[in-house]
Amino acid sequence: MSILAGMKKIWDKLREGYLQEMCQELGWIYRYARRYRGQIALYIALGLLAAGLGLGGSLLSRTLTTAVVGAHRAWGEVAALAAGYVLLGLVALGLSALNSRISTKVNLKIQNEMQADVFRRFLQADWSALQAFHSGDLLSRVTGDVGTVAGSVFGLLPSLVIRLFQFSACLILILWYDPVMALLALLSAPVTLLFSRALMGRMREHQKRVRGANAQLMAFHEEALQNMQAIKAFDLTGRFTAREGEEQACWREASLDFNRFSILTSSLMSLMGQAVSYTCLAWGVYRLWTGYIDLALMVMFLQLAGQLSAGFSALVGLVPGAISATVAARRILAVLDLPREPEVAPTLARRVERMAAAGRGKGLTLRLDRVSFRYAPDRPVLEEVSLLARPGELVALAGASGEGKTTLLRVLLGLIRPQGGTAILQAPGEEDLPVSACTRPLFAYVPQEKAAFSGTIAESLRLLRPDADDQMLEEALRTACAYEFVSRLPQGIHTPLGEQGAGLSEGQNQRLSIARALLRDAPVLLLDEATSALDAETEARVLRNLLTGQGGRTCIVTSHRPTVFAMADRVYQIREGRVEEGPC
Ligand SMILES: Nc1ncnc2c1ncn2[C@@H]1O[C@H](COP(=O)(O)OP(=O)(O)OP(=O)(O)O)[C@@H](O)[C@H]1O
Repeated sequence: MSILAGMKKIWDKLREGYLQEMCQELGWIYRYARRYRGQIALYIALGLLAAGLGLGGSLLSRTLTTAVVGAHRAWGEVAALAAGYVLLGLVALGLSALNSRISTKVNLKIQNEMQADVFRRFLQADWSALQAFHSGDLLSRVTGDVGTVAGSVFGLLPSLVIRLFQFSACLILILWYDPVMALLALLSAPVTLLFSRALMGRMREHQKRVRGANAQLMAFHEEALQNMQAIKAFDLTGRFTAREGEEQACWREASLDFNRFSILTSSLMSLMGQAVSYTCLAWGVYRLWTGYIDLALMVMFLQLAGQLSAGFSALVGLVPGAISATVAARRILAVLDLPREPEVAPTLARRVERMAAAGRGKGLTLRLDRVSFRYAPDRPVLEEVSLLARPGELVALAGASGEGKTTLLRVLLGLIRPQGGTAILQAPGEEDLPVSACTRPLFAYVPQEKAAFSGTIAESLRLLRPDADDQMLEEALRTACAYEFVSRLPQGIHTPLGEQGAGLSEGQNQRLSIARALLRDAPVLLLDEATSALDAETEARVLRNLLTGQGGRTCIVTSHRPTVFAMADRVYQIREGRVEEGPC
């Protein structure tokens, strides 16, 4: 076997498993850095220059020592050399400051770009796939992990180039003056390589654990802040304080385990660096003692040995950074690899537009034929469900809690894909259009849970129709029976709302959500228990307005209230996955 083939085999072996993963992750990180190759090249060039100045300083130290201890001492020359020595140090300092500025600027840009890509992918990801993640965990990925990865762009490859140059240039200089000393300095390399593979694997596991525990802590905090009212109402302050302590202990333990491991490995590596440095020093002293080198060369060796050891430590120090960045990159990639919702093909977009035009002011026919859906293979939720909603009709979905009403609306919105059956939209003169994520523009939806965004009432309403004028907002508010209370607010539609609609009652928030949905002017309106917080009289008024107000539409509502069923053209009762038409 040739040497090349042997080396390739060793390389392939090294790249197996997590090293292969790390290569992929590093490749992904550097795809972001490519755009900034100019700045990165400048950073490397300045870094190399600073390292070169450091070496120049070592050479100068020899000349300076000779000038001081030599036979013909010239103070003028000594002062000039000393000034040159100080100047080199100052220039190196300036270069390092410049590099810090360049790397911070580029890091921030890369962080923004990465964050925007990850956030965009959250928005484009398949809804069911995204459900597997806690929102706190997603938050930790888009903030903490992205920050770590972006910060590593300069900390890895460019630093590796600079440190390798510093280390090898130092070694070459020593080799030039004393090959034995260079050989001694290299003694640690095979031991380091041998150790590094095993250590890196364990370090990666530690990093995964720390990041996982951190994400869990963030998820806990996020959930607690979202539910502050319930925590206080149920007097759970003590319980939540204790749970926070448990989560923190988990994170602290993972961090301390990692820290112990890091200290152990870095001490081992530093010990190796020190051993190299002392061996070189001992060798130098021996050479000085035996008269092979003079004091000036010894001073230079001391400087070079110091730089060599610093270079070695810096090279070794890149490993934890690389592991931390690649583990964070893996966590981000897990989100980026989530299945995406299908893109809307231009022909389909045109069909949806035509369907929207056909249904405007009238509504569309919605026909479900033997639709089946299950979240988990062994738990059917909808079984061969068939239903019909015609333009201008109010269709009610009834059923006990947990029977599948919201699930049915998710099918209509294309958030989940049924495993069987068909759901189609129809309009006279238009080809039947199967319901999917692409047909969402044909629906306006008011969810069961609060979906309020902070900003003023007007801003919140205009989310679905940015070009709506105040008159249109007023009309939508009147239809949703919200105008009365909004007009009584001191700032009217310009009243700012707090987080999750704070400042308004549950029923007021529901009416604002309905008004917002109306502004979308979609032919089909889906209300998921959207009037549950209203009194029966206001609920009836809202529903009547929806049916008789300007812009006819198809309305599908889920409810538990007989008053709603009494107003509906048709009621479908969901029971044990099956749907029956008729009175409840
Ligand atoms: N994201 C999900 N993943 C897995 N199972 C789910 C999910 N959402 C709902 N389910 C399950 O599907 C079933 C139907 O839930 P769904 O929310 O559709 O009921 P519902 O009739 O709207 O209930 P309610 O009247 O209480 O709002 C329930 O058994 C529920 O546990």
